[in-house]
Amino acid sequence: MTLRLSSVGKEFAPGRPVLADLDLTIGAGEFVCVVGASGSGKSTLLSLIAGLTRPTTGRVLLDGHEVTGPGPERGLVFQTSSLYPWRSVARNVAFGLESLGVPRRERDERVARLLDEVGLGSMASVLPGKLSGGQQQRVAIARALACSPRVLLLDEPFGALDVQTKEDMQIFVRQVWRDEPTTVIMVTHDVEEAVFLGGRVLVLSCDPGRIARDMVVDLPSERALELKRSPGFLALRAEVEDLVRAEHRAHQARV
Ligand SMILES: Nc1ncnc2c1ncn2[C@@H]1O[C@H](COP(=O)(O)OP(=O)(O)OP(=O)(O)O)[C@@H](O)[C@H]1O
Repeated sequence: MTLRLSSVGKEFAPGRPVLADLDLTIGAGEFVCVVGASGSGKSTLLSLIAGLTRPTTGRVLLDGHEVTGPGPERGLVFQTSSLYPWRSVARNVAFGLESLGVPRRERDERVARLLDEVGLGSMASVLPGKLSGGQQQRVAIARALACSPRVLLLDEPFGALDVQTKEDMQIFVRQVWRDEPTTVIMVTHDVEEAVFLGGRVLVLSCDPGRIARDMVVDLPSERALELKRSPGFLALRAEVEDLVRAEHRAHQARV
């Protein structure tokens, strides 16, 4: 899977570009985090890749095919749980497979395997309202993984969680990425999270959003929480924070 954005720009109102001149290639199996100040267009970028909105200029290509709408090869998880409250945990995870007409037995097996993978095998028949925020996000990730997406798109998936749960989820999502054959693209405003999870971090500038920096995270691929205290991690985190701050200040100075 190769995702390519070629000269992509996005305007919601004429003459007011939110994103401009985005040229970007993401290869199979990458874990890419996108950071930037509030309003820099991070979620818009993810929506373009998801096919929820179309670029004003340029093209988004997945393996050479233009993205013109959502598709099962791209799984999406938002910040707040978008689970169907009336469906059990298992039936939430099964939703995409049902839509694709996957036979019952195969569907049930896949759902059971995914629920085990996210540590919620015993919660299959429970309604989402009975779960904690972290558990709900695990179900949302399992649901997004159900159709074996080639790209998993995460939009601030842990933004609403407390610090402890968030760290558990960070470890969890790295495991998912290691175990599933999927590329991950994750938007976050949390620089520490981006450096901890990503193999690559994109920093967006503001107004319009462009790629200000495309950085390789040169840290061991085994990411344990202690890494967050290592000098290499702290230096990289500071560098990204400085960049985000500089882009934000430059934007403030222009308005
Ligand atoms: N559907 C829309 N219609 C009009 N304007 C929009 C729409 N979606 C986003 N925008 C505008 O585009 C800009 C970028 O928004 P976006 O949500 O992509 O930024 P972001 O970097 O994800 O912000 P945050 O970190 O605050 O979530 C904002 O000015 C926002 O108001």
